[in-house]
Amino acid sequence: MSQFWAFIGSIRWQDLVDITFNSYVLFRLYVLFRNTNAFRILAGIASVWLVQEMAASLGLILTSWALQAITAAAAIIIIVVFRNEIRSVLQARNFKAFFWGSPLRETPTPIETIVDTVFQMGKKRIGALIVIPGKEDLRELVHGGIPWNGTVSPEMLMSIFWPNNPVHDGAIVIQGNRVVEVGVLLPLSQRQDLPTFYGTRHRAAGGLAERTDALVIAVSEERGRVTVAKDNWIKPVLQPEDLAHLLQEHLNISKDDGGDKQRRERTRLVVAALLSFIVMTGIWFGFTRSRDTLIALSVPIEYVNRPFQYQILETSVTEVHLQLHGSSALLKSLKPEQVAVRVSLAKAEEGRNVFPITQENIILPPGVFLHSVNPATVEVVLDTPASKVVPVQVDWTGRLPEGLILSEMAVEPEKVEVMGGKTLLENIHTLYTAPVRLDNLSRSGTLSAGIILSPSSLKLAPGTSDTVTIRYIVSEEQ
Ligand SMILES: Nc1ncnc2c1ncn2[C@@H]1O[C@H](COP(=O)(O)OP(=O)(O)OP(=O)(O)O)[C@@H](O)[C@H]1O
Repeated sequence: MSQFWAFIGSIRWQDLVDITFNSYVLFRLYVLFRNTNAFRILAGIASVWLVQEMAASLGLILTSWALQAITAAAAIIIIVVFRNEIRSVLQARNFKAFFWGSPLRETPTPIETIVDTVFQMGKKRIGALIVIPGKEDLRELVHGGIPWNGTVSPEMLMSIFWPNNPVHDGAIVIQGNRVVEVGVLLPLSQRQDLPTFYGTRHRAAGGLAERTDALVIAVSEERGRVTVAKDNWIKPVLQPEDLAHLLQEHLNISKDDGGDKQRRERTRLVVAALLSFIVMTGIWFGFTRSRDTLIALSVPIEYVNRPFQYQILETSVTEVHLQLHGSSALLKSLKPEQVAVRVSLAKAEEGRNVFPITQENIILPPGVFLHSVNPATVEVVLDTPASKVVPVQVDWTGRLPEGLILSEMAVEPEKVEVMGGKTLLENIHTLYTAPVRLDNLSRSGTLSAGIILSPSSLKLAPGTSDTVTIRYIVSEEQ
């Protein structure tokens, strides 16, 4: 029991925010994508992934390997195959509907109004073409539409298709209870078997229905007949009830739905919200509470807040070795750039400074903890930048061949300007060249040798060559 309370006590407020936020995101994705094919396939992929994890934990090498490959390929396939569906879900909503909109509040298409008006238009010989989209995006197939944002009403529909109205040509698109576009051009059907009395209006209805899951109603101006096109069929509809039935089927509504549907819908959403919470809590546990693991990592030390008048002359180490612990799932996904060791030089003084490296200097992602750090301190030598002109001396080694002496020697340039920390430069009086062997010299001549800068924090002034020319005269011993 005490273990349970200890566990409850170890949950931080950040963890609760984490789980709640991600559960909400998952729930919103469900709300946006449910009823689409993409969602069904996604649910399928999630199940395959779950089985794959189980297979892996049971040690079924071949099964888990094959399922892993299927999951990876399926993720790409879903994006490519359902790109239109995904795009229409994402584009058809404004910011609020995306994050907040309740599907219970989505206004249904007023079937009765549409049916009555369409048959009235038929009687009055007003030609019309009405598109009621399904789940697919129509954008790539329809063109030239004018955005419209009117609530569907008999008057609105009648006036759009009124022969003298500038937008009466073309089709309208009804989404929910709104006319969203007018004057839309639809692709024409290329079928040869359509009755000859079908003109372009009916061919346009059939053309869009063939290519998408939309339902299209055409009202003939000449005959006053109402025709419906859906999938690969196009047929006249004589009775308003038949049209109402076709629309209900298309919009997935059953006649006696009403309040019952709302209730079912609400239950479905509550279950989805609960499931999202359970799934996210499960994933959170998997991530944060799986086997505690220890890893070692070498991380370079970053020095921050250096007082501008100082430069770093020397540091005892450039990186520290960290041992970190946390859940194996978290450590597996840990990237080196998520870990940093920072030492602040804000309070450092000129000369040698020793800084302890503690928890406060080490930046770790949430859920990863410090076990140990080595070394536990770092020494930093700071100095003020300065420059000094010093002579260069040749570092002769070995001996001249028997009977020869070095009678004259000159170094060019004789002096160079060297830059470095002020205190360091106080102890530098001469710079030496790299060793030059005497054994090889038998006659007078010139040679060049590099200047040795030690310690390495010393630098030559800009424009100064890092080699000198040595002129020497070798003569015989008298
Ligand atoms: N590709 C199209 N997309 C949308 N609307 C179209 C398209 N082609 C024609 N129309 C509409 O159909 C009207 C012309 O209908 P047309 O008489 O050619 O066809 P119909 O099938 O014989 O119809 P009706 O029986 O009403 O005469 C155009 O004025 C226009 O409003």
